Amino acid sequence: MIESTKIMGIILSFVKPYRLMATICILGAFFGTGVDIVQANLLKEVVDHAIGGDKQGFIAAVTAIILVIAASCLIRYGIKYYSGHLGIQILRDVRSRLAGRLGRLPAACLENRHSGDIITRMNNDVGSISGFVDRHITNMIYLPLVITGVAVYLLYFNWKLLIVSIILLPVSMLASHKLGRAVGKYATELQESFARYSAAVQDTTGGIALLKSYNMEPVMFGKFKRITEDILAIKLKTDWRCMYIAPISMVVGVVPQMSCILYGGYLTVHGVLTPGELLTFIYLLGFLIGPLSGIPGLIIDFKVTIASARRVIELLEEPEERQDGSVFAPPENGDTLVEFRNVSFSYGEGEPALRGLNLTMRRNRITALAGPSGSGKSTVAKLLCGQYDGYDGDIYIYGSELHQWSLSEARARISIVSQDTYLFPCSIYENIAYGRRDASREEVMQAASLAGADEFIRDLPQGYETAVGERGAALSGGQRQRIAIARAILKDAPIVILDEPTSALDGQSEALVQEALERIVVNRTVLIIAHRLSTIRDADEIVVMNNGQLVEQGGHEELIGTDSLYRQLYNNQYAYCTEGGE
Ligand SMILES: Nc1ncnc2c1ncn2[C@@H]1O[C@H](COP(=O)(O)OP(=O)(O)OP(=O)(O)O)[C@@H](O)[C@H]1O
Repeated sequence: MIESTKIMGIILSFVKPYRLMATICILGAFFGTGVDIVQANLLKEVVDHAIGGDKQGFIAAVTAIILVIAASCLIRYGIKYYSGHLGIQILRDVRSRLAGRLGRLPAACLENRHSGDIITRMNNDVGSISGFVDRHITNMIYLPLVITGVAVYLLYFNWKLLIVSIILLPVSMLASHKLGRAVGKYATELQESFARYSAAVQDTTGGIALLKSYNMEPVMFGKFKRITEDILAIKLKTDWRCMYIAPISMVVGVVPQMSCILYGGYLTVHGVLTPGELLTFIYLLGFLIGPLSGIPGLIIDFKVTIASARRVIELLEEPEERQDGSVFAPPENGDTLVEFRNVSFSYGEGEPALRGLNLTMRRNRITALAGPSGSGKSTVAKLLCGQYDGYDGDIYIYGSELHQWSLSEARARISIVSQDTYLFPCSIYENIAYGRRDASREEVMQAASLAGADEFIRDLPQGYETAVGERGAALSGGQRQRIAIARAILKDAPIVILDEPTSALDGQSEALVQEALERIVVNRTVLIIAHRLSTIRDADEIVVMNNGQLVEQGGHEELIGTDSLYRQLYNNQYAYCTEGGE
């Protein structure tokens, strides 16, 4: 777990770029404290001149006090103005650092977290820090200075009266600290429950059709109920502790005033203090007690914020994807563009997904990967795209090992069209244009045309400006795939990975998408991940994988003519199709 001091250090590192603003706030707080003390002393003058019947002295003291109050207002306004700005700038920086970091996290890191958790961290947790900064950034600078300044002055003024006045403070502070610790723990649990809640909302909205078809609504409702019950229980535990804040604040606020009046009155009667001095003392004690009585609440708020900041910082501290590396040109001689040499890889503690895999992709040829489910086909594509780093062996692109490549440059040379196409919730035009940011409108339309998508797009009421909805929900599966193919055509990368984009489509859509795919593979080096073997009969080379290893290799006719795993898989699928599977 990240230490609270480290968290504070990180929060302060966000303040560093705004040193000037922070210095103005601190200086303002410093002068503000001085002005408050001067004001209290003038009050003493006013009272003592009034009691002594010194009219001129009285008027001078009142005039001075009005000027000092004006100066105090001005200083407070300045502190609030600059600290408010400081808070907003810090928030903006935390948010943009998080957003930037999200884009640079390895896919593996995001795959292992529910998106609901990330959304909660970016919304609720950043919001919680923002609330704290809004409410307390001025106080964090101003209050410690006021408390110290006034306490030192009162000690000098009459140390006995000060000690009698604040004798109970340490007890209530200790109680607040203990309460704050418990509340901080519950704050983490609460944010985690909110993350589970967001995840459940996402699962429900994303999988609503599936939930309905399996009559799973009651199960989902039960899950929501459990999470909301958890939230309620944690809230109750937190509130139960927060209830003690009011009496503690009262002890901190009222008892010192009473003690001061009683003991101060005694000292005044015995001539140790003048009435003006007692009034000044009581007035200044207010500056000490006011902030102190807010401290129990501040401690609780601080603990809650630290819990949120810890979750935000956890995300900020996730190791980024590497940004180094070079770009390499395709080899002039030889026709091997991609090569896996003795590559082994495990996702985690479990069994390896690849075991010493050797694979060669030749220039402008189609290589197909076949094999039983779970044999490691998609893992090959993920490693080639640099989604995972910790593999053994070597992956060469254009003759240079992937670790030497700049990841973004390597990815720029690879287009991928997969079964579960992701479309962004924007227009069709924008979705295709993601393929190449500098593409002209004509190029976007030409890509759509080559992908066999232009016709259906023009038939839509808003044509290319049609919004596709979340994950392309407003389009059919075949339409989504053709937009994804248009995007890949526009990217015009020399290496193309097709993670069998037709496997989830019906016959008619499949024919249209297949036609589009035939255009994308021309003059490109292609890797097809085959789930249905009928689609790879024409591949130049078929690599059969089993249990993460290459077990067979050759053309379709060659493999089908021997007693191979390929023939077994092919026959199984063929039997399934002819016996009524399709
Ligand atoms: N993100 C992941 N985390 C942990 N294990 C994974 C992950 N992705 C895949 N695996 C495991 O790695 C192995 C290979 O999976 P992979 O997806 O590469 O197989 P595949 O041949 O493409 O399967 P299919 O044909 O069913 O898509 C499987 O045992 C799978 O459970």
